Amino acid sequence: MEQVAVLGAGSWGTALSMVLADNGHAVRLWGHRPEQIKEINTKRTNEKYLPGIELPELIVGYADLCQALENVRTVVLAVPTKAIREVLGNVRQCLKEPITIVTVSKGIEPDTHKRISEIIEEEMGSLLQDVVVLSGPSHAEEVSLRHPTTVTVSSKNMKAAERIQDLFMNHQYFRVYTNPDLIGVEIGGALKNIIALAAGITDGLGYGDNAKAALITRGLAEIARLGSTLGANPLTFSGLTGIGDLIVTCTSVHSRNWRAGHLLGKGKKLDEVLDSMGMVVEGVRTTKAAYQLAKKLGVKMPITEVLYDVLFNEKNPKDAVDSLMSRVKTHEMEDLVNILDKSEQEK
Ligand SMILES: NC(=O)C1=CN([C@@H]2O[C@H](COP(=O)(O)OP(=O)(O)OC[C@H]3O[C@@H](n4cnc5c(N)ncnc54)[C@H](OP(=O)(O)O)[C@@H]3O)[C@@H](O)[C@H]2O)C=CC1
Ligand SMILES: O=C(CO)COP(=O)(O)O
Repeated sequence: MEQVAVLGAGSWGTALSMVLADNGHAVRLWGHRPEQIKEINTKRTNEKYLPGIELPELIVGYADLCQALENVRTVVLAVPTKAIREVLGNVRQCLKEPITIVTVSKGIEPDTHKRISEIIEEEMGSLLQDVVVLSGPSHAEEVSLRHPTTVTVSSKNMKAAERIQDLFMNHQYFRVYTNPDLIGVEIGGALKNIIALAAGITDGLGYGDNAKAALITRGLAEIARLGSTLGANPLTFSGLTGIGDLIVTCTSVHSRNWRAGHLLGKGKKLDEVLDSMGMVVEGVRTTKAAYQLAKKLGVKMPITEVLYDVLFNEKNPKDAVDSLMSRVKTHEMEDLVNILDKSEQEK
């Protein structure tokens, strides 16, 4: 059994700590709010993030980052993407030996367009042993109830990914797969939040299941288009970290991205929506990053583009849907057709 540090005492960090504790590992759950850490250690609850859930004894809360990291070789990083560089800057100050970081956050950084594993490599330098990504359709609320859940781990070093697969695998309720396509796994997990915001918007506007099915399938097409341009294996998007995570995030009331979109569809302004959530809505930041990246690479991402206008240019959500519907007609498999046309011409 291993001593593992989990950084970030929000919904996902706490739920994953429970999985590790159920597997017999001693978990040091670090959070930056001392009163919350006190609650974890004295009441065995984290009421703001997982109301009504009792935390196993093997989870111990830490308010001191260096203490939490002492003699630990595996660190789960579970803070919102915008906090990652700051937290890693502090982690570096505590370490003497390199560590393996398991990243569970979903996003791409605006302006640099870096994936989370790339940010971690950049920030940690020689203090990084390996970085492993854990992603998939997994709401913290359901994991904390020990409901059956499947996720995927990926890494440049698949031996490290397999070690993390073993660490988290729980044969009762948490099944962990491996996939060597690091880019595809990270891009699918990040970009599905954009589509979940859009699905919330169409639900908020009062549209039905047809609109949602359209968003999920056409959303998957544009995620795969950007992902494969970045070097991902297109097949990854038909797996847990692609269509799997799209389904769970676009159709569940647990999703903060769906909920934020729903409020936008009902006519609320972005600022008031984000203020009312009390938890991270990663899709907003990722929409900006994906929009910039698609423009830079010349990749067509119509849903991302109209969502960008809703979020950052005050486009009316109903007009956004109308503009998607009124685009020029095209072939459903246009990317495939273009590839086939090109190879015909080359013969
Ligand atoms: N929730 C879920 O079901 C899943 C979430 N994820 C991903 O996991 C990541 C974390 O999400 P989640 O746990 O849900 O988010 P939450 O909003 O539930 O929690 C975020 C936690 O991070 C803390 N935090 C924020 N900024 C800092 C900082 N600068 N330093 C230290 N701690 C900080 C927050 O503290 P405070 O309380 O002070 O705000 C809070 O404890 C996201 O990228 C998300 O996409 C992935 C899969 C499932
Ligand atoms: O990533 C998630 C489920 O797989 C959680 O989604 P939200 O951040 O939208 O709640």
